[in-house]
Amino acid sequence: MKEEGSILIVDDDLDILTAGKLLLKRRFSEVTICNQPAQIPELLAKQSFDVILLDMNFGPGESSGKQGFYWLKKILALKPDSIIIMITAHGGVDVAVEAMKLGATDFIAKPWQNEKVIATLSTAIKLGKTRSEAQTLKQTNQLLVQANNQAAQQLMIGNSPAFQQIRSLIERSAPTDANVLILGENGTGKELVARELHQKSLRNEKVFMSVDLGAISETLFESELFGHKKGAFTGAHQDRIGRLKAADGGTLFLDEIGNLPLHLQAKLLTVLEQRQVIPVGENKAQPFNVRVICATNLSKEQLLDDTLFRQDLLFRLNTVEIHLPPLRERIEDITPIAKHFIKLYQKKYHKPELALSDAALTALNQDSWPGNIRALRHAIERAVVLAQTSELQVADFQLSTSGASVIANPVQPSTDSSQIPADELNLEKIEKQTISLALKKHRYNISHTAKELGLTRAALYRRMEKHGL
Ligand SMILES: Nc1ncnc2c1ncn2[C@@H]1O[C@H](COP(=O)(O)OP(=O)(O)OP(=O)(O)O)[C@@H](O)[C@H]1O
Repeated sequence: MKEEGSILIVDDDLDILTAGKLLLKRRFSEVTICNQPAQIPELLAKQSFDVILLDMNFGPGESSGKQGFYWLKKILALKPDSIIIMITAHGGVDVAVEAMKLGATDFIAKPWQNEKVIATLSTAIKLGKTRSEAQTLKQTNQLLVQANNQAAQQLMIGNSPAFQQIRSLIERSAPTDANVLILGENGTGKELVARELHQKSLRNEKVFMSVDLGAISETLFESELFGHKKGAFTGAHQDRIGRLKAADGGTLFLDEIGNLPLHLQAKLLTVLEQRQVIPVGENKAQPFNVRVICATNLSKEQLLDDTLFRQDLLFRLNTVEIHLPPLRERIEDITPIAKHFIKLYQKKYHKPELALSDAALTALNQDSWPGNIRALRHAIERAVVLAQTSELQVADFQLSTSGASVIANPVQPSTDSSQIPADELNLEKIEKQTISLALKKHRYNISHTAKELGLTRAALYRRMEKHGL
């Protein structure tokens, strides 16, 4: 069967062209011949060739290779990705080497051996296909990164003095490559701020790679972050690129950095200092270039406790620190955020124009929002979905009126099953109650709550969304 591939042979010797065409036609799907190099530009404009076989010398007595060099450069200027194989006279190896320095892929010496020509062309066609696949993958990757960055882009709402300061910090630090540490309770918008920093940075065409350190098991930490080689451990069925390397050129967002055990903090510090990773099972280091943004819900006091967090790592990460205050400390932001989400969900659920009653607005402003903006968002979504009139009322929101006391005195849930009322055996309700109690117990710390409930953070978020918590 013929191999798929279009070949152009350029030579002034008609015998060579005829012999070449006869030989190659039997093995490759398309062969074009040309004895006038001046026709090359026209041919290239009409058709694309997988491989071009180009003679070094045109005209009787020519042996300097000058014309070959001229046409080699010309073809590469017209089609930079061309795969060109030079045809050289016997003993013209020096000239051929020179041609390869200028961009030729390989050379064939005359008189040629048929099998060798076919093997060389076959390899060259494969090389061309791999190159164009790599090019397509690169372009697809770029488009995906852009699409992903755009899809994840959300409006950052807020006008309180505290939030204005945050915006100003973002504006000033985003275009620099400085490492940023974002501190704040769960749901205060740490990831949103990290994405905003990326969007406003010089790396915004590249990937924003988020790694939830609260969700990566200790055993998988190195393989996830640094990558691994096939066979490095049971289950490593193929080479895998680590997230640090995958984020090359872009931004690496390390979420829940405070959950990383001390010995893994040491490993992370080493790779961030050296700016290179050694994949598991590999012995060669791979350099990477990322801007690091971290987030944690630990307080500054906790971070300064060296039994919890390595101080040398902290200093590497907190060139700029952004503190996101809890929503209860920037009450001015509640109304604009609530109105923003009402509009957003009204559209999403095809609801008619919805307003907030004065009483509902007051209640939203008075709630302590222990789950912060995420909880406000869920409360609004639920209210919009269930709305029966054009004005949302207090009852439409499931507000934790005891929110303030929850923060001061976290509820200690009992594991005693007798706490569940005997008439309350609806699994859905029990699940909601349990999650709600666990959230309160852990002061809305998602990682700790998820751990206690035996769920992943993502699974907990899904359930919180389902129950409007
Ligand atoms: N300023 C804001 N304007 C509008 N929406 C916001 C704002 N801040 C946060 N949100 C929304 O609140 C939700 C939680 O935000 P985000 O995930 O960034 O919080 P987080 O602090 O990273 O949470 P966690 O600590 O649980 O990971 C998201 O849906 C986000 O869009």
